[in-house]
Amino acid sequence: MSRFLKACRREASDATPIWLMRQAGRYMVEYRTLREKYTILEIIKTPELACEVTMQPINAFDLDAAIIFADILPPLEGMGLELEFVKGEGPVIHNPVRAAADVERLVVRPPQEALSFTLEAIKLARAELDSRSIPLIGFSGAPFTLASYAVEGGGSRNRQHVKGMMMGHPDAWHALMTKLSEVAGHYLLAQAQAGAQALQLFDSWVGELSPDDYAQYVMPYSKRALDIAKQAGVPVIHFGTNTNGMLHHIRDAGGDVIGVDWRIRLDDAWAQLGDSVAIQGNLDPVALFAPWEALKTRAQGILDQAAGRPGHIFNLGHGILPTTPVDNVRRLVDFVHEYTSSNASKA
Ligand SMILES: Cc1c2[nH]c(c1CCC(=O)O)Cc1[nH]c(c(CCC(=O)O)c1C)Cc1[nH]c(c(CCC(=O)O)c1C)Cc1[nH]c(c(C)c1CCC(=O)O)C2
Repeated sequence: MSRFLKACRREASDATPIWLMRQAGRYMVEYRTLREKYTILEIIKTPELACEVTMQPINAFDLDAAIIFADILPPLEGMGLELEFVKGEGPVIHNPVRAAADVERLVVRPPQEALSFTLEAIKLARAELDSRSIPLIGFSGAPFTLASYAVEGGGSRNRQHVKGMMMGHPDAWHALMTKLSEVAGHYLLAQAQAGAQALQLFDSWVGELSPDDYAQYVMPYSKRALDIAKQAGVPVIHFGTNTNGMLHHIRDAGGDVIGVDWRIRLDDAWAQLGDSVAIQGNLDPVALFAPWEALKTRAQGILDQAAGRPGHIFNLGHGILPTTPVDNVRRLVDFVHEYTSSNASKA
């Protein structure tokens, strides 16, 4: 079994596995070249192109897992929202969900119908990855992070609309979150059935909530999505940022591996989470812009916090940034393997 899948199961392996959130993307010239010809949605919806981009970082670096090239937002399009990636601005939803009637209009379609392109891309990527024994990760946005885009209509600083619905219109909120948890859960399950060997639920913006609001208004829906995904029998990573005050809730919602960011020490997070889960993280993505020696010291600091405890997957605490120097990515990946390989630790 691969290092990555062993770590998901908290089993020891020959070295600490590493992959990077958003590892396929604009910091790579191969990706930028393809983007001159196609929009991001065209790449996502053309299985051959999505497969090609999935492989770009795998061909360039010694990564321990691939993640299917897609985005968290196409499932919203499948529900009837009009999604556009606006240059220089990020994603925009032209018909955001603001009232109970908008929630009612949202349709829950089977992923095989609404998101077949990604399921097809997974099959193509698996065929290429199998010969190299590299596992493939499928993913979905978590209900709150999806709600955040659906209700705000895009990125947002204070999330006034989405929290406004949560706090002021509980009926609409629960109806919305019920639909989103079904979509996210079945999308994850379908990706595993198409061939993904692990799954990640991205709750990127959940740290904007108080722990009590998370427990009451969000956790049951993340749990529902994770329970559906669990039926696939593959390891599930549950990732959030800014989750320091609610790690026990994140763990209790579900997931075999908990992803944490750099705002907490890895060993503190793992102590809070306990022995029942593996951990993923947690280098600050900005550290990749530092001179190599400074980057190395930081990576080493994280690896030392996990030393002797199987079940650490090295990753960033959030997605890799667009202008990240590629040389530092290569050196980081190799360093994590060298520093933790069983031979090195015996020497
Ligand atoms: C919140 C979120 C989104 N998308 C995603 C999240 C959760 C992770 C996180 O918090 O970073 C997840 C995502 N998006 C993308 C992947 C691909 C797989 C991978 O290599 O990790 C993954 C896992 C491709 C993408 N998704 C996007 C790009 C860049 C688009 C481009 O090519 O112009 C890529 C490679 C666009 C996107 N997609 C999204 C935003 C806000 C943006 C615009 C800002 C940005 O460019 O980073 C929503």
